[in-house]
Amino acid sequence: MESSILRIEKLSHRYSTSWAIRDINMEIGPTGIVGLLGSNGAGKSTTMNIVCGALNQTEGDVYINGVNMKEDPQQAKRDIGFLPQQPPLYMDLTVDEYLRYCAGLRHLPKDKMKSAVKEAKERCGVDHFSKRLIRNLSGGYRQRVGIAQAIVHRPKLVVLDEPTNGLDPNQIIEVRSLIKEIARDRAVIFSSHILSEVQILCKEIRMIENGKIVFSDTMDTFNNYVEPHSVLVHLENPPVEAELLKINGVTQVEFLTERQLRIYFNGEQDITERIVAASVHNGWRLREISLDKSALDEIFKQLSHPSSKQ
Ligand SMILES: Nc1ncnc2c1ncn2[C@@H]1O[C@H](COP(=O)(O)OP(=O)(O)OP(=O)(O)O)[C@@H](O)[C@H]1O
Repeated sequence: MESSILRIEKLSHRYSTSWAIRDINMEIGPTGIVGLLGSNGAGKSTTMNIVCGALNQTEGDVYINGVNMKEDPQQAKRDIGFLPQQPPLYMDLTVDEYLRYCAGLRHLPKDKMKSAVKEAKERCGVDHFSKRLIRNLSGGYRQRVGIAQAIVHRPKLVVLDEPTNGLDPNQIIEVRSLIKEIARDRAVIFSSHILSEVQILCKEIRMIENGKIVFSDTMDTFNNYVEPHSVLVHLENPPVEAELLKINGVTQVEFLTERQLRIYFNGEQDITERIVAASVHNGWRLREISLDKSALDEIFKQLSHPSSKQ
């Protein structure tokens, strides 16, 4: 990949006796959000801690903007912003004090500090809380401050470890749109164990399971790969199962309630149209029909099963 901001080569890490990650290769481009998806304990945090220079790997190499993290960590870290799973916030500092402190840690020159802190606050929507103690901010705003410290030195790569964890649904939506905004002019790695979250946000996906990459491609390819094979249907006047099985392509019918059904099909594209047509023709009174997204989680499970490792 030309002008990649991050290149990981044969990265492995062992904690005392067991390997947490094994032979990870990864390359990501200069802008947009890459989702790092994996269940708890898959190895996401280990990978991200090494990428950000917070943990020394057992084997392999990490290059940030072409600079090897092991050989020149100071230079490599200039281009990285990191929000770990536990945001490194100081509760007794105000937002301004904290961000100035973080900018100092990043060796920002004094004359640039004020404008850098202001820009980070504005981009993260915390400008109006400049003088407030972090302790007195809501979880969503604390997370915004966490993201602000990750971008204060204008890094080319920002790594966010489960940044929406523990937030309420409104806060999640707000933090998501903030992440989208900051990814317009830099690369963002976004880790999560929730497939739908990665699907909403990311243009690319790297799936890690048991310490190995099991899927690595664009989100579109992933979605095509895991195309749903069932639809959820609400019929006010449902027929017996045998009638539904007569529809071309339908392989199985599952009654979830009296009127709600899951209909499995064999990959035919126009199954929805055929169900709608059959419903109109037979008077089944169709109320709702949608592709069954929960089936994606099923395929996610299959992909992450050890036997499907690449
Ligand atoms: N400090 C440590 N010492 C020993 N084992 C560890 C340590 N940190 C993580 N591990 C183990 O390494 C493996 C990978 O953990 P890691 O935290 O990287 O996964 P994760 O995908 O980030 O999971 P989570 O979402 O739960 O943080 C797990 O089996 C974990 O138990």
